[in-house]
Parts: sequence; structure tokens; C-alpha cells
Amino acid sequence: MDPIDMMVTDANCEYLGLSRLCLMEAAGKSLGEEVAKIAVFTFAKPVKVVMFTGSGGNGGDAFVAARYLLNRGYDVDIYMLKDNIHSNEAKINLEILLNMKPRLSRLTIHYLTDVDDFKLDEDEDFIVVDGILGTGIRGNLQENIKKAIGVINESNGIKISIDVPSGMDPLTGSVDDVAVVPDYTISFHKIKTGVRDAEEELVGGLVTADIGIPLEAEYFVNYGDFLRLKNRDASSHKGNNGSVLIVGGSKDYHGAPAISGKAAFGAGVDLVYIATPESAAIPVKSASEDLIVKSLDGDYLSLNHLDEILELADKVDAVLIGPGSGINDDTSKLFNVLVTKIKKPIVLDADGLKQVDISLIKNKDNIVLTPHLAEFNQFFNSKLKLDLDSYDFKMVDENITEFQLITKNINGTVIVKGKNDLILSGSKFRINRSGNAGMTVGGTGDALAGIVVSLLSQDLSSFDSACLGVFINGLAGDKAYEINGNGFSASDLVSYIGNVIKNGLC
Ligand SMILES: NC(=O)C1=CN([C@@H]2O[C@H](COP(=O)(O)OP(=O)(O)OC[C@H]3O[C@@H](n4cnc5c(N)ncnc54)[C@H](O)[C@@H]3O)[C@@H](O)[C@H]2O)[C@H](O)CC1
Ligand SMILES: [K+]
Repeated sequence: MDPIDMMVTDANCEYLGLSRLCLMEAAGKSLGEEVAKIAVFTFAKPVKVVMFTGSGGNGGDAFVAARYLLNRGYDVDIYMLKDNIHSNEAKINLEILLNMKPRLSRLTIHYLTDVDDFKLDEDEDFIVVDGILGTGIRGNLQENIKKAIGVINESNGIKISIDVPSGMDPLTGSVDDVAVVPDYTISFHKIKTGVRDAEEELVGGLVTADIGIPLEAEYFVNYGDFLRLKNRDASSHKGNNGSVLIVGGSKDYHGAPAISGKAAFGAGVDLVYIATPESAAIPVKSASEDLIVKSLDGDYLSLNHLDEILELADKVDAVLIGPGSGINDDTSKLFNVLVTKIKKPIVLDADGLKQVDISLIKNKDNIVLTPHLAEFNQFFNSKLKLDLDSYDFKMVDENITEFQLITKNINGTVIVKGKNDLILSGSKFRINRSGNAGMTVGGTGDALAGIVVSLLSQDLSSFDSACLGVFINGLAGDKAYEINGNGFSASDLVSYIGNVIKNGLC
């Protein structure tokens, strides 16, 4: 599992009511059990356990494990490399150990903020637990931590790394400087990709410990997914945070591309270009002075506009095709060429979907389709029902499998919009539960398409853009409902997008 997926899942547990403190308790308990198993297997008796801890959750797991090991009769010596603990849950668990005074357990706690001249007492059999750094490692290792890693590696004890060997990149398995070389690595919930991909000698024997994270925490999109949004570089300039092109609009519809464009801004993009026929251009321009509108000859989009559109597509990071284009042969011809010529990430929405031949997008992986159920069935030539509102796991499982069987025929991502939205890509799927019945109002699909293309332009993958996009759209709809009841419009929803993202990031 990617470290970012793990962090998102951890955070999403909280929104099911499963706190990080509970997760750390489960992780520490499993760790204690595994350490005890290794001790009995290696030494046939309890031995001293020496723990090195850092300032994050990794150290917190060690603090919890200490309690379980003490209860099993082990001596535990903790060497804290940092006295300023950053993780709240680690702080709580350290407090518990510090509150054990007068101390009846065989526990010692030392602050080791200077590792120079430090030597482990190696007179007896012992186990060293590495709780310095896990998935939260960032940048270069601090000197003290490097030295501690050296002490661990030179010791004669059995070395056990918590979650990830400290110093190793949890995503790639690479070691830039130094890392603990453990005899065992004990990962929680799922093994991290870096540990999985690293050479066996660098990670030792692998144990994956269950810490009670339910499937739903992994599969429901929730506030933890906001962690996928990249922190903006304070010195970035115009265009660095994404630019999009929206190809849509017609004599009959000008609101749709404007709503998508405004939604894209709400979701953080820097620049929005709209390529639209001249009969829609003036109303689109007057809908927002922020949109850069390219007026194309005539009342409808057609192949005559191909070169102008491709030129614009070259300038941007992602392209949305479809909103308000209407359906006619000329537009259809254009769209079928665009999806093959444009190599950038694409969102194909409503009228776009209705006019593009599935065979042309089959192999494209950076495309997001955003159909509601009827559009889905038309596009894939199927007759499915979306039925995810049930406690009956068999029904839910069968329903998802039916959709997967069909969407596996293409490489892209599909959002099936419904009360609970289903997002599918290959064998992956997620479910979004935000949103409300007020969102049946016209234009909320255009808003969704705008949010998704905005996220694509900001470097999120197609699947992540689709999942987070549908969640944000639902949250903005929920905010609009809170203020206006069912009397909100898609424009009202769009006006809350920035706000729900800002609050979601907190
Ligand atoms: N579901 C789970 O898998 C759970 C895992 N848990 C454990 O928590 C860690 C992740 O915790 P986190 O606080 O995010 O990060 P770390 O403990 O890895 O450390 C971050 C800590 O260290 C400082 N830091 C970061 N980089 C460096 C550096 N290069 N040099 C020095 N110091 C650095 C940073 O400031 C942070 O304070 C996970 O691996 C599991 O072990 C949970 O306990 C339960 C659920
Ligand atoms: K570690």
C-alpha cells in the first residue's frame, strides 16, 4: 500500500468513529505480541527489549508495545531521540508511561538527544525495536537520528523495525543516506510499497499485523482524501497550480461550460480557457470575467474548430470535453477526433459521453467519465441498476462486481453518479457518500466535471481526482442544502466549493 493511501485510510477511520488513538493501541498491541513471538522463537524466553523512538506515530507504537511487553514479563528500556513529540497519540501514550510512578514495572525511559558516546549494554540477549521513523519520514535525516541508526545496526541484538526500517523511503524502498537494517519489519494493516519492493536483506522477515481497520475506511471517500492535495509552493506563479481547457457550449446551452469553469476555479486551478461557439461565447464571458473564452465560428462545435482547440489543449494541463455542447453529427465528429489527439488528461462529461465511441477511449488511462446511471448504460450498452444503499453486504458486493465487469473493458476511471456514487478504475473502486437529493437540480454534473478537471490539472491521478472530486461536489451540495434547503442551484453549489475544500484541509 502506498504511504499516502495508508495516511488517507488512517484519517478516514476517524470519520467512521475509529480514532487514531484506537489504531495506535491496536498497532502497539500487535507489535508487542510479535516481539514476544520473536523473543520466544529466538531465545526461548523473555529478554530485554530496547526501544529507540522518534517524535511521530512510529515512536507512539513503541510506547504502546512497551505496556504489553512489560505485562508479559519483559524488561523494557526506551531511548527517546526526540523530547518534543509531534504526534498527539504518541504524546498520550508516553504520558501513560511517565505517569507510572512509583514505578512497579521493569521500565526505564531515557532522553537521548545526544547519541555521541552512547553504548548499549550488550552483556545479555536482547531485542532492539526501531521506532524512530515510519511513513512520516521527510527530507534528510537529522544527525542524531543517523547516529542512532548506526548504533542499532552495530548492535548484536535482534533488530525489529516498526512499519518501515527507519531511513528507508516508504514509497520506493530507496535509502538516500542510512537506514536500519532489521531482522524483521512489522507493518500495520498493509505492507507499505517501499518495504514490499526493497531487497529482502534490507527489510528482513516481513510480518503484517492487523490493526482492525475495516474495509469501509479504505473504500469510502472521506475527509482524509484531502491529504492528496499537494501543499502549494509559496513562491509558485500563475499557471503553476494548473490550467484547464473546457470544450463545450452551443447555441442552446451556455450555462454548462460556465458552471464547469467556475467550479474548476473553486477547486483551485489557476487558469480556465473555454472553447465555445460564438453564439455561446458572449453569455459565457458575461457569466464570469475570470474565464478566458475562445469564441469559435458558428452555433455548434465542429471539426472546423479542431486546430484552434488542439492549440489551446497544448497550453493546458487537462481538458474537459462536453458540457453544454448539445448533440449533433458535427460536434460528434470533433469529439471523436479530440479524444484520440489529446494526450493530456481528459474528463468526458454528459454530451461528450453521448457522442464518443467507446473503442476510441478504451486504452486511454488518463480519462475520467462522469455518467449518471442512464448515461452509463447507454455508453457501455448495459442495463445495470446502481444499488448501494443497503446493509446487505452480498447485494452491495454483487452490485459492485457487475459494474466492475463492465468498466474493466476500458483503462480509464468511471464515476457512476447516484445517491452513493461509485468510482471505478480497473480492479479499484471507491464509494462516495457526500451529497443530497437537492443535487438533482440541473448543472451539478457540470460542476463535478469542472472540479475533476481542476484536480487533474493539479497533478492528482485520474482515480484520485475522480474520488476527491465527487466528494467535494457532494460536500458543496451539502453546504448549499444547509443554507438554502432544496432551493439551491448549481451556481449556489459552485460558490461553496472553495470553502468546503478550505475546511476539509483543516
Ligand atoms: N495504519 C497504520 O499503519 C498506523 C500507523 N501508525 C504508525 O504511525 C506511523 C506514522 O506516524 P507519523 O507521525 O506520521 O510519522 P513518523 O512516526 O514516521 O515520524 C514523523 C516524525 O518524525 C519527524 N521526521 C520526519 N522526517 C524526519 C527526518 N528526516 N529526520 C528527523 N526527523 C524526521 C517528523 O517531524 C515527525 O514528527 C506509521 O509509520 C506507524 O508506525 C499509527 O500508530 C497507527 C496506525
Ligand atoms: K521504524
